[in-house]
Formats: sequence, structure tokens, C-alpha cells
Amino acid sequence: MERRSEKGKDDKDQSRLDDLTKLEEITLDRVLDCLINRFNLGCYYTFAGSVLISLNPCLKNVERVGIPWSGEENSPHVYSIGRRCKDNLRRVGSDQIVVVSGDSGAGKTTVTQQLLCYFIENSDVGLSSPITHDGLERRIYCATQILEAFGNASTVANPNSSRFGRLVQIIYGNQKGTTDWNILGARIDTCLLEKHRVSKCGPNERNFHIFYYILMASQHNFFNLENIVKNLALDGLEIGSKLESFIPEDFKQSLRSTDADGFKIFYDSIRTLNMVSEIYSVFEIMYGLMILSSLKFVAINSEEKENDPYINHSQNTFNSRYFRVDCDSICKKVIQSVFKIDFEALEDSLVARIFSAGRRKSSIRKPCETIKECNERLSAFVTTIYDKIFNHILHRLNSLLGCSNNLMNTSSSNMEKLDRGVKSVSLLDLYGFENLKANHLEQLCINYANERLQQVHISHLRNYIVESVDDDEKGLESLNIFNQVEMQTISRLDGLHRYVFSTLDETCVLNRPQTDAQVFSRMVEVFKGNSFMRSGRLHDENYPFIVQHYASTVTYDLRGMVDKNRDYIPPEFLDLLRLSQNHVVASIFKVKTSNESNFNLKEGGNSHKIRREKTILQHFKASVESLVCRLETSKSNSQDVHFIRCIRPNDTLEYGKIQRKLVEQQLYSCGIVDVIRITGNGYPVRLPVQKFVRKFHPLIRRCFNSCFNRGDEARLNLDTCDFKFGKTQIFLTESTWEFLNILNAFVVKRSTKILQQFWRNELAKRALAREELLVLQELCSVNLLQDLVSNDNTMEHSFGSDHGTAHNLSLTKIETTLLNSLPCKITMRRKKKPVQRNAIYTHVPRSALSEFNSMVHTNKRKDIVSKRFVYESPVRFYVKKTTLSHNHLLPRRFLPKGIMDAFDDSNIM
Ligand SMILES: Nc1ncnc2c1ncn2[C@@H]1O[C@H](COP(=O)(O)OP(=O)(O)OP(=O)(O)O)[C@@H](O)[C@H]1O
Repeated sequence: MERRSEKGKDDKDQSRLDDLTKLEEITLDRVLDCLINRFNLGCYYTFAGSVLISLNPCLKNVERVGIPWSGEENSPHVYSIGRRCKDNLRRVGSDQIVVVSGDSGAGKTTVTQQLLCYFIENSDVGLSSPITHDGLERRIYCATQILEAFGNASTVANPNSSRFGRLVQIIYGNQKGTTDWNILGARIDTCLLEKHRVSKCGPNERNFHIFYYILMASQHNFFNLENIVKNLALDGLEIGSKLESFIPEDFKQSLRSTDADGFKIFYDSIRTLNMVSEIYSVFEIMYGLMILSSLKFVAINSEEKENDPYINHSQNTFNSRYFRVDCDSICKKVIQSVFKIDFEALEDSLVARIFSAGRRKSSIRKPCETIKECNERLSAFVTTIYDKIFNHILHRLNSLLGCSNNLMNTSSSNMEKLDRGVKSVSLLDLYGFENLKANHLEQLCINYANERLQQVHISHLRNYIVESVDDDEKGLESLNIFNQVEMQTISRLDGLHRYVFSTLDETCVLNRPQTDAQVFSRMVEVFKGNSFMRSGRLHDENYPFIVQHYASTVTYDLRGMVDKNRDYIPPEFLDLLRLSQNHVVASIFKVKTSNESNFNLKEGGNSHKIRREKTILQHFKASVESLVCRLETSKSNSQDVHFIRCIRPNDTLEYGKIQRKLVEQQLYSCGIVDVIRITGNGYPVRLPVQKFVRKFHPLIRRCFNSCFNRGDEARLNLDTCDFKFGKTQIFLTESTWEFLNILNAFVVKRSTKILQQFWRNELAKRALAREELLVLQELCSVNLLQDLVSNDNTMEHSFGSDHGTAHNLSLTKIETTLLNSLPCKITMRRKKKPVQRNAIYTHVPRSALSEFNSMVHTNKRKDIVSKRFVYESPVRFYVKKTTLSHNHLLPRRFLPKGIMDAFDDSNIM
């Protein structure tokens, strides 16, 4: 992992920091300062070690295209995570998984969509425009849009909040012998749809988007309510104009201008996937659900009781009813036509329940005694249908994406037939940690999933370091931090299983008729002595219990939790709906879709169905565990799991606004400060040994043999180096990494200087030799050579030469005068010793000299050792090209016989 060596010192530097682990001081304040500075400069992505932090820019129009990316390696961006996945897939051929987490409105769905677009667009620098071409890639994109319409809703936190968790798997196939991976299909798995929303939304919240698209559709003539009259064989009834009046007012009032755009995207998507007629039928059922959800119950008066055909015709003494549905005959007719079931039977199943009792298990009918009970049954009826439709749509989408039978599950013989390797890139977008004013079973599940993911994340980071380090290195201080945090998370999860989940499940599974108060008192008992959970005020009618999660402490309301957890679907509803003449309704209640069990992934990418668990909690826990299994499998290679933490900048999702307190709370809640501290204190930089040697080649011998002079040694304190050797990698702290980079640059600079000095000396020597040669030429030309050698009156001069042999010449005074009168100037120079002058001098113990013999020159007299290391390093010399000056040359005619001058100037003369 390459890092930039820049270190933040002041705020300005911090804003340039693209990795929080590079901060000198890893405190929450410094991390916040850095993130806020970057946010204000328009840098929304920052690395925290291997985790990418994404601060939601809250832009409205670029959400599918994303923030532009420079394409630089390791520049923090969603697309750089995408590129890492693709590179790993291409090089190693391993499954990749990206875990996107964060609070509601933090931008998880948007980030997931952007990543999805990145993968299916096959672009290396991200998207410049939304996907436009048709084909499998576009179908994948459209499938996610359709699913969002059914599973997203407007909440107080986010106008487009996903109310389900999802895992999108993009399946890649590889032709044997090539490195090309092509998309074969995709598969979407979902988890815990918040189905109760369909019957009851909180204040300032809306139902699922699809209901508003139905209203939009009628405005765009796609789903004309008038057509329902024909489709549902309601001809002859004067109800055309009344159909709209059956739609509850709260749906109409909460219609928004953005719904038109939403519907347009939805409509384009269903057209691309050829689902128009299918969706039309689904719209009819949705319309029916809207009417059903607004039904009211009233008590039957004595006169009505007498005329009630159902009661009069029944022989059973239990057959009575205290309430009836309050709606007119046309409304009843419409409901009956939409669901194609007998309205009387439906009404009866809503106001009375049937249970079996006694040894013979004979059915007993018991009328509801309160309106609340009737409303609960109606709510169960509506949510059951919506849940089934959601799963039906999901199943259809998966089959259209080529993955109804999971491609990852293809048997090996089939794989050989295909001559392909099949791998996947999975994007996990789970709902974020929630701490609302009133927290129910949904929040307990969501927070449990987040807690479990946090544990995986911490253990993933820990393994990332431990797995490659030698056994004796495991006692590292930083690993203790990992262990502590992990142990706490495990204790919290254990507490949740043993005390909360088991108490709630026990009541449901054993079918104990216990009130909320009784369950609460049991919880108060089991919580005793537990440090992570406790009961709330004993006389509070919501029966609150408090759980300390890794993110924050959450107060849950126990009231109604047991019933929700039971997830009881009255069998009489199922019997009724199975008899429906509506082919969609009948099919979804007859066939159990493969996706009902949600995240049905198991180790090694093989999927097999999870047994339908009895309670919501058991079912959800099994889903989360199978997902974690998948993550654990990928954990064997830590490069294959990527984490993106999304952060919400402000409460209102306003552009350019950042609230420090909110960001701080999220950083804590997602445990990112721990992660940064752990990564910062650990050895976040790791390099394969070969790469390390290649990079620091000039430094290695010099650095580890203390071959610096004293000044340098003081400046470059090698004791600060902190690194560990693994089996194949070298692990370095961030500061060591930067220090080594500086040192390496220093050594390269030094070596370059020495090389330059050598070269300059070489040039000087050559110039000198050239001058000597010229002198000789001149001497020869005046025919003095013979006389000079035989003369006694001499003075000796030594001329240096290229090869170290000296030309000893003896000159008389007369001849010297003669020489001086020559047109060229003769300079006599002593041979220089440039090598010694340019060497680095340092004291080295003589015992250490043996290994440097070839490179060490010792000056014994001064007891100084000079060493010169010249490393192989690509150096380019720029030499000025010159010609020798011609005035040094003698005319040709003066040259001795047989000696040819290179320049034949006879013509000139
Ligand atoms: N990367 C981004 N670029 C531009 N806008 C964004 C980005 N991320 C999020 N937004 C804006 O923030 C809004 C909320 O984001 P999003 O719906 O993705 O949040 P979420 O975390 O998925 O929420 P939830 O958990 O409730 O589904 C989006 O509608 C979009 O306008």
C-alpha cells in the first residue's frame, strides 16, 4: 500500500491529508478538524487506513453520477474502492465484497448505486453520465431502481430511506486462459423489510414510494383508474368517478413533486425489463391495499346482528361477531374484485380469529372483542400481502438478471461445461444504526446487525495485521487494542443473545400467553449484574429496557415487541388468499419464493436455504449470520473485503452545512476513531519484501551499516524506525514509512552528487591529457625531440596521462624558451587526486572493514578511512558537445614525416 509522504502540521496541511492515519495526533478533535476542513474544500472522501469515509455532500442532482474522480491511484473516492475490487478480481480472481454502513441519510444507498454504476459501466474513472445503453448492465441498474420503489420510503431522517437491507452480487465469468472478467448477471438478496410501515407510518413519515407512484401513474395515463372498471369486470356499476375517492386522503396529501421524477425512473426501468404488464397487475393489488389499509371497524348493533346473514346461517355457537367493516357496497365490490376473494369471508377473518384446541385440534372461532384487535388483524393482512409482493418482485428481478438459480451455486460439472470461472463482487447496503425517540423490534434488529458488522470489521482489521506477523510478534501493543475492542463487542453480542433475544424468543416459541409486563419483569431479573444492559423505569407503561451498543446507548420499548417478534400470520388469511382468483395473489401465496429466506448465502459462495425460523429475531439472526459467514470466508484474504463508512453532515441534509456534534457522534457510533487509532498505532503500511528491497535499494546497505557522517546521523535518527518482518511482507508504521522515504531520497541525492563529481574529474583528466598530447605534437613538429633526449642539462617534469604512465621529458633552458615562444601555451599540472578529495571520510572500526575491501581506501598515516559506494542507479549526464579549438593545431606541413594530421588544411594554406 503506497502512501503519500505528506504529513499534516497545520490546518492547511490537514485539509490536504487524504488518510486520517497520517495525523500526528490521532484524537477525535484532530480527526474532526481534518474531515471538516476537507468537507469545506469539497473533498468528501477520506481514507482512514483501509476504510473509506464518505461525508454526504447532500447534492440533489449528481447522486447517480457522483463526485468527479481524478482517477489517481489511492486518491480517496468510491471509485478507487471499485478499482481495487476490479484489480483484485483480475489479478487474484477472488470474490470481492464492499460493506457500506452509516446512519440513515448518510448516503449508503447513493454510494452503493455509484459503485454499482462503476462496475456495470466498465469505466476506470467512474461515470460521466448515467448509464444509457441497453443490455444486461442497464437491466441490473433498472432492477435496483424498481426494488427501491417498493422498499424505500420517506422518513424524518431521509426522504428516500431504504427500509430493507440488501446485498447486490454482480456475477463475473472468466473465459479460461484469459484475464478478462465479464458480467454474467446479478443477484439481489434482501433482509428484513420494514413491512409494518405499510399499515402504520410514524408522524411526518410516508408509506413506500410505490403507493405514490400509483397516484402519479394515473396522472401519466399508465395506470388509469378508469381501466380498473374494465379490468376488474366492474362494468355496469357507476363507480368510475368514485375510484379515486377510495384512495385515503393521507396518501394524496403527502404526494410530492419529486414523485413525478421517481415515477419516470421507475417507468423507464419497468419498460427496460419488459415488466409493464406485470407491474400493472401489481399496481391493482397495491391500489387494493391502499383501500384496505383505510378500512374502519364499527360495532354491530342489535338490529344488524339479527340481519347478519353470516351469523344466522351458522350452526356454531361461537359464530357471532361484535364488529363489522364500515364501508359502502361499492367499496366492498372493488376490494372483492381486486383480490378476487369473497368479501364476506375476508370481513369475517378480520373480525374473528380461528384457533385449534383440544386433543382433536378442532377449530374454534373466536370473535374479536375490541376494535384494536380488529385493526391488528387488518394490519397483519395488509403487511402479509405487501411482504409477499415485495418478495415476488425480487424473485422476478433476479430471474430477469439471469440469477434465479444462483450462478454462484453452479455445480462444478456445469462450470467445466461453461469453461468459465465464476466470481462475484458483492455490495452490502445495510440500514444504519438507529436511535430514535421510540425504538421497537426493527431498531433492535438493525442495531444488532450493525453491532455484528462492527465486530467483523474490528476482527478483520486485527487479522489483517496478525495473519502475516511471526508468532512472537503477537504481543504488540496495538494488537491489545484490537483485542480489547473485540472482546467488548463479543460481550455485548453475547448479552443481547442471552438476555434480550432469548427472553423474547422463549415467550414466542413456547407460546406462553404472557403480557408485556410479565416479559418485562423477567428481563429485569436477567439483566441483574450485566454491565451492558439494564431495565428502564419500572412503572413506565412502555416497559423500557436500555442496551449499551458500541455506537450509543439505546432505550427500547418492550411494549408490542413480543407480538411483532411472533410474526404471526393467521392461517385463515393464507387459506383465503390461496383461493383467490387473482393470478398474482394466488401465485405468490401458493409458491414460496426462493428469496423469502433473504440472505441465503453460505460459506464459499454456495447458497442454501435457511429454514424458516419461528420468530423474526431468529430469522433475522440467521440471515445476519449467513452474511457474516460470507464475510468470514473473504477474510482469509483481507484485501477482498472493503469497508465504506458514510457520515451524515447535518440533520436536514442541507448542501454545504456541517454540524460538528453530529459528525462527532457518528464517528463514535461507527467506531471509526478506534479504527484510526488502531490502524495508526499498528503497522498500517505493508509491502511485499521484494517491492521493499526494490524501492529502498540505495538505502538498505547504507542505512543498516551506519555509513553516514556524524552530522547526518544526528539528523536522521535511525532509532525511530519501527517495523516488523512478516513471512512475505514488511510492516511499517506510518512515521517509519515517511522517514524511510526521506532517507532514501537523501541517499540517492548523495550518490548522485558523488557520481557527478567523478564524472567532472574524468572530464578534467581527459582535457589535461588532450593538452599533453598537443604539447608532444608541437615538440615533434619543430624536430626538437631528438636533441632534447640527448642533452645533459635537464629539468624533469611529470605529465599525467590517462593510463597512469608518465612521459619523462628533459628540457634545456634554451629549449624551454623555444617552447614558450610556441603559439600554444603549455601548462604543467600535477596529477590531481579527485577521488580522495570527493570521498566521504568517516571512522569505521577496522574489524568491519573486511567486507568492504573492494570499496575502501585507507589512508593509514592519517588513520582515516574513505569509502565510496557507487550504486547502480539510472543517471543521465548532460555534457556540452564542443570541438577542439583549431588554433592549437600545427599546419600539416610542419608535422613529422608519416604523421597525418586529422585536419588536412593544405588547401587552406
Ligand atoms: N455521494 C453523494 N453525492 C451526492 N449526493 C448524495 C451523496 N450521497 C448522498 N447524497 C444525498 O443524500 C441523500 C440521502 O442519501 P441516501 O438515501 O443514499 O442515504 P442512506 O444512507 O442510504 O439512507 P437510508 O439508510 O435511510 O437509506 C440522497 O438523496 C442524496 O440527495
